[in-house]
Amino acid sequence: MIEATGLTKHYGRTVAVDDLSFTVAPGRVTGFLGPNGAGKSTTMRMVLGLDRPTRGRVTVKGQDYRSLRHPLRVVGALLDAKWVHPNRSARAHLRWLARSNGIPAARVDEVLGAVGLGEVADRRAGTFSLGMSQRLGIAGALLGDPEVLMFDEPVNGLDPEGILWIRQFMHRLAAEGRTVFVSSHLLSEMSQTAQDLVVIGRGRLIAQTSTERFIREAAEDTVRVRSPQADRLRALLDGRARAVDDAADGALVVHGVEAAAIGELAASNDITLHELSPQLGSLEQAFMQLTKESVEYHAAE
Ligand SMILES: Nc1ncnc2c1ncn2[C@@H]1O[C@H](COP(=O)(O)OP(=O)(O)OP(=O)(O)O)[C@@H](O)[C@H]1O
Repeated sequence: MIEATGLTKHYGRTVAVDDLSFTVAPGRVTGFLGPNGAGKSTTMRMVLGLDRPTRGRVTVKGQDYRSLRHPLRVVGALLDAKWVHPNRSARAHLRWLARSNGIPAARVDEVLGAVGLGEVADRRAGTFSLGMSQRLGIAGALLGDPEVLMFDEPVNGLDPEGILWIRQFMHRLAAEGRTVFVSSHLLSEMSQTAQDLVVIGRGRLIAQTSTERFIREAAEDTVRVRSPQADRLRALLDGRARAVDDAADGALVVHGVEAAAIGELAASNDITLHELSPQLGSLEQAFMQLTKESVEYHAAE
């Protein structure tokens, strides 16, 4: 469990995090979303005691990070996959981390196996691809078998296979009862990875809810229609639909009329339909809708 209460961070006159309160529950993957500069990394650094809050506090399992005797055993984090010394092997790097936290060396091979790096354990970390570096970072986070895990943009720059691996790995960690808190810009990826969301903009909380509810409440459902008589259909829909947009492939995207009603309207006017498909709102739409103000504010600065 991670708990932030009134968490605030000022850098000079910049308010990076502003009176932020949220909780991250165990047994679930919680996504941490926000536009660029929203304060996600700053918040994560405060959870790890790398930055001091100007006001408020954040605790991990009820304790300040700085008061933990063996922090790696309570919370594991991947903030920057490239901070490993390039001349050290993966195994040497993890042994060094383990030693500094009183973790038995035998655990190193366990975590290397868990992330699929067993066979390259003795290769210099500097030769690793980004995907391998991310896996090594995750191995480091797992060393102390912590209950709480935090990942800052773990899938940035990864290929689809790497992204899928990370998604499945996070689900597994949550299924083991751990608290998994993960920030990302990749919204469609996040909608498949996270069960819960903490959404921030300009350092403030915008929403804390389940991913499913966030999309349902903030994004609008639409209907895609393709017809060889699209112009006639559009004329009939004008006045009934809230809006009718054009998709790039020539389909109409209808807002505010159910698919069944569009089908009946077409049938009673002898209009042929080649496609009639309800589109569920996406996390992208919901996110854009809810963070619009904070992005506009930034653009105007
Ligand atoms: N060490 C620092 N000194 C001064 N300002 C900082 C510092 N770290 C962050 N900021 C500012 O605080 C705000 C929040 O930054 P932060 O990196 O936490 O956002 P973010 O949501 O992680 O952004 P991104 O998604 O772009 O990584 C930004 O305006 C940033 O410029």
